[in-house]
Amino acid sequence: MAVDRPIHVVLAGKKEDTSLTFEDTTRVLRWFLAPKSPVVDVSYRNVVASTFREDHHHLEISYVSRKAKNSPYVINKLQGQVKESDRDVAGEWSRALTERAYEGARRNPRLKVLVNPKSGVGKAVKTFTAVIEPILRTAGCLLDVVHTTRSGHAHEIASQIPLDTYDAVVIVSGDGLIHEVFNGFADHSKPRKAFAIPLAPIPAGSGNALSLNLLGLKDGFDCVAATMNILKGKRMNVDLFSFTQNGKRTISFMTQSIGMVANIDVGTDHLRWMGDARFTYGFLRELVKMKPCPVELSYKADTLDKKMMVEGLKERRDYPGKAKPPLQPTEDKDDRLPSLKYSNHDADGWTVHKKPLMDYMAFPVSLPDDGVIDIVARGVSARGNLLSSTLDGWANGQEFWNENVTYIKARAFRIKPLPADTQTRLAIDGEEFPLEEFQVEVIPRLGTLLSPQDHYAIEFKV
Ligand SMILES: Nc1ncnc2c1ncn2[C@@H]1O[C@H](COP(=O)(O)OP(=O)(O)OP(=O)(O)O)[C@@H](O)[C@H]1O
Repeated sequence: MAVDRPIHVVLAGKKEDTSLTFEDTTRVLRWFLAPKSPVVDVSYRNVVASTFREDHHHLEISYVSRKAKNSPYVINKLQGQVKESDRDVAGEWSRALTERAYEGARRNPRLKVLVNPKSGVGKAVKTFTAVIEPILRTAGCLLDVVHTTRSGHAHEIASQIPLDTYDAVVIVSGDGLIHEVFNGFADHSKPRKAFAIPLAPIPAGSGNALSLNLLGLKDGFDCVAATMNILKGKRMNVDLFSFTQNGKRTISFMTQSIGMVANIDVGTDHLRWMGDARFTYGFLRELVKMKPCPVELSYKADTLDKKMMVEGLKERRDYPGKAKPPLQPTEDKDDRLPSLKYSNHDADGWTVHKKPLMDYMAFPVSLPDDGVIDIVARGVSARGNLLSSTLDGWANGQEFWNENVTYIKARAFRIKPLPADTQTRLAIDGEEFPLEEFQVEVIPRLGTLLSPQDHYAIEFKV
């Protein structure tokens, strides 16, 4: 086919022509700028758009790339005049490149974009306008942009979002706005249909845990990488959590934490001007205090066997396509959320965690859709142990096997504060809640995210 052959273009500012080739085996577009200069390979995945203007014979290819191995992504343009001999196939060639670039992804998606001007250090609007919006517009996205004006605004928008209108909701903020949107979906007149709209985070907050989990440590704070996930990411169903306190149900998507972890997070909210550095400061402050966490944890265990957990994780890594199907829409005409399985008084099959806790955290990082909550309960330990285990212990697997750390996969858990301390905090998805008795259970695969792969990117070594 004509489009499979190289196409010759005189790039802007050059005299010699450059040949552009599809390398389908490695899935890259390849060219070199001068006869002796090194070849440039751009993965199809990193191509944003390709257009050929028939009237001016002008080809323009937008793509993202890194300047150096560890630098963030930036957008680039390759443009020039197509040589006369190739002009009759250039339009077809450009369309063929676009098809390769968007294989399996939806073209021209309709996006509801929520930008929080107050998130993080207050740069969300500027980042959106200067970096994200130009890429989305170049890619042909249809944008409906709202700047949130107050706390609760995103919740309100999500609770009334028209169905079958948007292909995704993009959140230019931190985890707080994602929490609001999921809870808005829960208050929608057709909640399950609302939850089927995928969310895509752009990391513009100070707590960007979801973005880190989707894009990994290298790209988790990179707004361009997150924008490419909007364009190329696939739908991924994820477990969500019902957090019930005083009879009120809240949806949690990421973490529920008490003790040191929560104090670091919500206890440094007044320091948001520091950006990420506030978490390091918070950690060091907690290390000085070293206070145990006065709560009783009980859980409905699925497994506590660390070896079995590792087996499950490996199976998923080895068979990446094994994602479970989405939660089926209910037969209910009113499309309700599933009702709670466990009451507050249910004691059958529940285990009480006996050891005193330093802190406690639940997070679904290992598998997004296994229908269980991952709980990490850290016992009280010496300050030195805590320092080394927390700083790099999770990255190298040491913390997982640490005997002082109980790792539980549970269907539900319950926390009862013990009368003692008033300083311990409770954080749900990074938002502060009163430290009063609560219970959490899993709602399997209710949420939908856009993701570059069908699992979270951050993997602990085990
Ligand atoms: N215009 C606004 N003015 C004030 N608050 C707002 C506005 N828009 C949204 N919010 C609130 O800002 C809060 C913080 O947003 P978000 O968590 O996304 O950013 P963040 O910088 O990561 O904050 P945090 O670290 O506390 O999670 C949200 O709970 C949201 O309700």
